[in-house]
Amino acid sequence: MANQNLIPVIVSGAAGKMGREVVKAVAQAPDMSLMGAIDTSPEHQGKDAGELAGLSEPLEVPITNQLEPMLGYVAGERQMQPGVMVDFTHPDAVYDNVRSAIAYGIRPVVGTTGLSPEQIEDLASFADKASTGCLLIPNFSIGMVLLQQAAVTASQYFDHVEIIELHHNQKADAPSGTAIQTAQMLAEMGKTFNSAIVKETEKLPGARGSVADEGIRIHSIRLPGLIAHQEVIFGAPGQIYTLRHDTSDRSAYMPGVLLAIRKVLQLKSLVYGLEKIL
Ligand SMILES: NC(=O)C1=CN([C@@H]2O[C@H](COP(=O)(O)OP(=O)(O)OC[C@H]3O[C@@H](n4cnc5c(N)ncnc54)[C@H](OP(=O)(O)O)[C@@H]3O)[C@@H](O)[C@H]2O)C=CC1
Ligand SMILES: O=C(O)C1=N[C@H](C(=O)O)C[C@H](O)C1
Repeated sequence: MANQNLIPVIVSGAAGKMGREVVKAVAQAPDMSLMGAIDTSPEHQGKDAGELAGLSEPLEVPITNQLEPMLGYVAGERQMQPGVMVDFTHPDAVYDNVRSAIAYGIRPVVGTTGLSPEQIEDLASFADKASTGCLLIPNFSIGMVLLQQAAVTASQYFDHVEIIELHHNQKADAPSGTAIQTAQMLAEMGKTFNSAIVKETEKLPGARGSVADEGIRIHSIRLPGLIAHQEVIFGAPGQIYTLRHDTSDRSAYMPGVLLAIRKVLQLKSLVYGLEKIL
């Protein structure tokens, strides 16, 4: 029987690396109920989401690729709190998934990166019109929020900065959503970084990385053996200041994901970044 104190949660991308962690975290959260586990991968259809996530007992929630019927089912569940969809899928899929969720009044909590600025703007206006909360969080780890805060502070004193992000080689998008967000935060300080003092020639295209807002350079490394890592390196005559964050296990993201599921219910529009809900 439905429990009106529980938050009904749909996990989209439930068979993926992040989706499995989220299934486990939601199943163990006392105030949440896993209602649906969506994934398009053919080999996982019909499998129990809990068993796939490594839980000892089945959750009796099968993996299915039927997002819209699931959104409709949860939207119609009047005995519970409003529903939340957590999305960890693919840059090509996330925009449509979020539009669909908002159309059903289901609040999206989005970890998937790779949305374009235009897509984010469009989703913000769609959420606004529907008065529906939506959270876009490029990085759910508290350590990254602290790194970004330290980087913003340092950027007041340093005029030269480059970002290196390092990820596993199954990652679809580059640069990472976190690196883009970090560069945006530094760019908002209102100055131009990295004024060139010589004319540079790239003998191999891309050797100097990509140039984000206000001259900030981002370099992307992809290797098996990595999970998710980022360095922000500031330079000035005679000194280097390096900030680094390393993720060694995807469980690092789960406190942030659970917080976002709870917080999104209090919102009426789209909010971007974990730091805004801490
Ligand atoms: N915000 C954050 O803190 C973090 C964000 N991420 C981001 O999350 C996303 C997922 O990462 P990760 O778990 O490593 O990726 P995975 O490839 O391991 O998992 C994604 C899963 O989603 C499935 N999928 C693809 N399209 C759809 C769709 N339309 N509907 C439902 N399921 C779909 C995939 O199936 P198939 O394999 O068959 O395509 C796969 O099973 C990435 O964008 C990544 O950058 C990752 C870590 C932390
Ligand atoms: O793909 C990943 O793994 C990650 N993606 C996010 C990003 O693009 O910033 C967050 C974290 O870096 C892990």
